[in-house]
Amino acid sequence: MTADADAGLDRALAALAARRPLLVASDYDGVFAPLVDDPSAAVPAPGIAEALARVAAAGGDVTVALVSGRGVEDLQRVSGLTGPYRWVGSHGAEFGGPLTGELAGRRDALAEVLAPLVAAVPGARLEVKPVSVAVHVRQVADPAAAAELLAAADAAADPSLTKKPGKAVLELVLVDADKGSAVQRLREELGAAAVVYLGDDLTDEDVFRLLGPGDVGIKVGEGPTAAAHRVADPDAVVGVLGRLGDLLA
Ligand SMILES: O=P(O)(O)OC[C@H]1O[C@H](O[C@H]2O[C@H](CO)[C@@H](O)[C@H](O)[C@H]2O)[C@H](O)[C@@H](O)[C@@H]1O
Repeated sequence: MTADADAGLDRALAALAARRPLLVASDYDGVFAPLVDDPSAAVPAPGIAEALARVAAAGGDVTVALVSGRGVEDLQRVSGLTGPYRWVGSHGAEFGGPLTGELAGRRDALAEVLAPLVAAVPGARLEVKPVSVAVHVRQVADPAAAAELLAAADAAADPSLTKKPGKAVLELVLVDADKGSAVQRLREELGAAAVVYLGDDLTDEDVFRLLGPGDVGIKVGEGPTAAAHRVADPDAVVGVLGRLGDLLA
């Protein structure tokens, strides 16, 4: 972290770094990778891969986990990150390995309903994921058209679906999973004495709300949050991971 970084965050990280087992978990898009128009082009900011590897190298009782709304396969391919990490995808629905294909039929039927709505709005994009379909409006130039499309997608969704609004996206998920439950599950599985979590979006608030004293929640970017700390962007995240790596070394 730079000299002008949040002194409270530095103190919190120093206290957390002494505790074991330790879980270091993070969201991907907007945290490790700057947000870009094309989801398949969201690569980590320079320095993320090295800083993350150094944190993971601290030892067996320090676990690094990526907790993403993306499917795990997509996350691994797009990020290019490799290492002894736990991979949690699809907002927690993919926890211990790939999902079976049994929900694929329902997902594809949902994508078929949404496809014509998306095709009618220039710049809109449909993303079909393991157990969800996402309607992206980041490249829709007209804000009113973007809002109308998201409302139409919302209205077209079966009430049994879980709706996850995010940054310029509405995701319709076939299973009831959230990142908060996934991080709790990891915490219990590892017997973690403390958790640090970094996130930038609404879905990350499910994690921040469940953190306790001694844990460290770090919101990346602007917007309301339950996290106790905040940094500006993925470049600042490199600094946070670097500082944690120093403290753990
Ligand atoms: O939980 P995350 O790892 O943050 O994933 C959340 C969603 O990220 C992706 O969409 C977001 O990032 C895109 C690339 O920067 C951006 O174009 C889009 O506007 C953002 O919403 C991803 O495409 C989704 O599947 C994830 O759920």
